Amino acid sequence: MPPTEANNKNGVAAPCHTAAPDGRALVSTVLPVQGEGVPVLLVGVDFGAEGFDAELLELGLLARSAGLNPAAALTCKRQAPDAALFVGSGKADEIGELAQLHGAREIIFDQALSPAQQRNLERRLGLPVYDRTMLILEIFAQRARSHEGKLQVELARLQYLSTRLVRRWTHLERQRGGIGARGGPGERQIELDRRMIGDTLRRTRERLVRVQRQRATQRRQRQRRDTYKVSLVGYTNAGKSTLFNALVKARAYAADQLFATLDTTTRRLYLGEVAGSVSLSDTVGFIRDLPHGLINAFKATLQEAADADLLLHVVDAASLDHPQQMAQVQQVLEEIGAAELPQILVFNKLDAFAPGVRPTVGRDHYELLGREYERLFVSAQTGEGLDALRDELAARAAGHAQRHSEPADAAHPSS
Ligand SMILES: Nc1nc2c(ncn2[C@@H]2O[C@H](COP(=O)(O)OP(=O)(O)OP(=O)(O)O)[C@@H](O)[C@H]2O)c(=O)[nH]1
Ligand SMILES: [Mg+2]
Repeated sequence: MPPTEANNKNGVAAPCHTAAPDGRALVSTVLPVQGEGVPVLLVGVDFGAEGFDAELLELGLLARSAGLNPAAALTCKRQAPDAALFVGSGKADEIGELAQLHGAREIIFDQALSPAQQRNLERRLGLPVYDRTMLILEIFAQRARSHEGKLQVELARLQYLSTRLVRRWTHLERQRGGIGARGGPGERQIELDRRMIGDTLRRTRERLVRVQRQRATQRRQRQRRDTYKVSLVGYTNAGKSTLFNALVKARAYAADQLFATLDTTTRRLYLGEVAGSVSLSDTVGFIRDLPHGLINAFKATLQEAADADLLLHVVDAASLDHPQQMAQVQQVLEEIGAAELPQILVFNKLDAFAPGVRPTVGRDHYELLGREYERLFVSAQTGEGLDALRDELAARAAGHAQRHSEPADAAHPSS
């Protein structure tokens, strides 16, 4: 991985050559120790997809966000995943040696492993092996605060677990040649596990629906129908909560972690006499390949974004990966039916731009996936550009208020 602006930020060093006890060279990237946490080895397999480096970098951030301590990263190239081990057997042994060398107690793969691959790797390496999906589920489980959030995470975990069991079950079926001898001890156990998970899943889903209904009622009561609603959306770590805090002078949790925010927070933002107050919501961040269970579970949270009159799409403009991140966000917005809402692109972290690439104007237009958007450059941290953003919000809110205060026949004034 070439040292770039972005991966320097995360402290990725150049490739490191170490010798195995028998003298063979082991190539990995040693990551500087940062803080506490269980030391882990990151593994990324490059199947030739674009943006591989950025993805591995993101895996490191995800691991840190889960409270782990990535000690080293290993990458390798393959045409296709190995059915049994995901990587070749030689590479698997190299992973084991590197884990030992760096004192890693867990291995984290960037790509999704099948239950069989995970089990085979664990058996071969004698260490717990996780993949990106499990890591994201773990972060969500650690972060969920509200009752609703916890239920959503529980639901996603159960859904994930149930697919694993189903697959493990089919796998066993196949192993026994698919002959109709049902009721072996393994199968009975799995059947029981499945039934138990199925029951818990149903109960959790019912509880979630109840909580969501209550919440929707509360929301309706809280918000007058004519309030102009603005939602902050954007890739995780883009700076949504920092911007939210800067605008409403609140103290939502903002941190250099992925998924620092899981629950939606809403505050009133006063924009002057003409525009009055608008409601501003801070929401959960987006990420590429969000586990499917989580997409469904978090749709309700994201749906609050779809309820808005205006989306502020916050972009970490200092990240080299921001074009891909914006496209990801846009894709999820489409999935929740919010892609057609008015949207302003807020290019954040202006203070972190290198002097040579700093924009010379405060605002312009930007084309994203065939649509043109208003773009404003800001730094939520230093406050630069926030007055212009407030003015823009005030103008839009005032326009909205005017449209809604006009009587129905205002379009045809009598004289
Ligand atoms: N340099 C710089 N850093 C910023 C700026 N805004 C936010 N950050 C940092 O970026 C990191 C992420 O900020 P958050 O506000 O938590 O980001 P978020 O979009 O709410 O992230 P999630 O809740 O995880 O989706 C934090 O370390 C912030 O201090 C900015 O304008 N400049
Ligand atoms: Mg946040």
